[in-house]
Amino acid sequence: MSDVLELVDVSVVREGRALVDHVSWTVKEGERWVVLGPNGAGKTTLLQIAGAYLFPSSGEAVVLGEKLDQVDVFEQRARIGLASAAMYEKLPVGQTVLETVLTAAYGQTVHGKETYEDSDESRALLLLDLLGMASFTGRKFGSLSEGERKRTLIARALMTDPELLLLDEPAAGLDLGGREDLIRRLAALARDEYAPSMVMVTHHVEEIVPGMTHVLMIRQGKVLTAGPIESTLTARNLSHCFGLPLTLEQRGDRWTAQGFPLG
Ligand SMILES: Nc1ncnc2c1ncn2[C@@H]1O[C@H](COP(=O)(O)OP(=O)(O)OP(=O)(O)O)[C@@H](O)[C@H]1O
Repeated sequence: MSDVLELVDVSVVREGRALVDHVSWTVKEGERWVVLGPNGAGKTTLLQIAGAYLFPSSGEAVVLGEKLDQVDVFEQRARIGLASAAMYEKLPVGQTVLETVLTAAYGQTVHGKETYEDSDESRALLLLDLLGMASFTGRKFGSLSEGERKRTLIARALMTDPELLLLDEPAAGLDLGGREDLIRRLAALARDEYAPSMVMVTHHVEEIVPGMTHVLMIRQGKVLTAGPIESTLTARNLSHCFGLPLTLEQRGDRWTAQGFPLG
């Protein structure tokens, strides 16, 4: 298995503070990682490096076999699908859902003069269907609910058939039904043998998609632990990561965590 992502002693320093602090982490082809950590831990910063949107201040970052400081980042980004709140802010609200997904085929955010191939449109429609958005293709992107928007962004991230899919809090802000629907769809994707390697950032173990293989826990920019989910996702590690005593329960392929009752 080749490495999809290799970070060696990577730090990101801003205003004298390490947002990511000497992180070493390897994601191999076919692995599906969950990144867990409290607010401000550095999860999004880590994902921005993986997506070739941010250079480390020190250390070495190799994404899809290319050193980040020696590669055309635009070509590199076309090989990576990223669904994040930051991506949402770049997309015009007046475009249709179909256009929003289609523009990703050419690395654009705005539907311009370019003509799209029929095969691009078929793929966009297929992905929207996969994410449960088939009946929304003509709707304005800006009129979507949060859950519909998230599903559109994931369809968009998959448009270029990426080798690496990065999901930054895909279930944040969704209601219970929306969360469960999204998890079901992502679990189907994770089971697909042709699916890309995945990294998913979340705050909640309840959002871990069945089929995820590994977990990385980060706190104050430092990796606390990283490894196979079955041995790494423990109450002890989770308590350490979030800084309070937690119980953790696994039921089938889903997880729940709770603080200890008071008194
Ligand atoms: N450009 C910047 N300059 C200074 N500090 C920054 C900058 N960007 C992010 N930070 C800080 O870096 C820390 C890590 O941010 P990051 O967004 O990576 O955390 P996170 O784990 O994704 O947090 P959350 O769960 O709240 O989304 C935060 O304390 C944030 O305020």
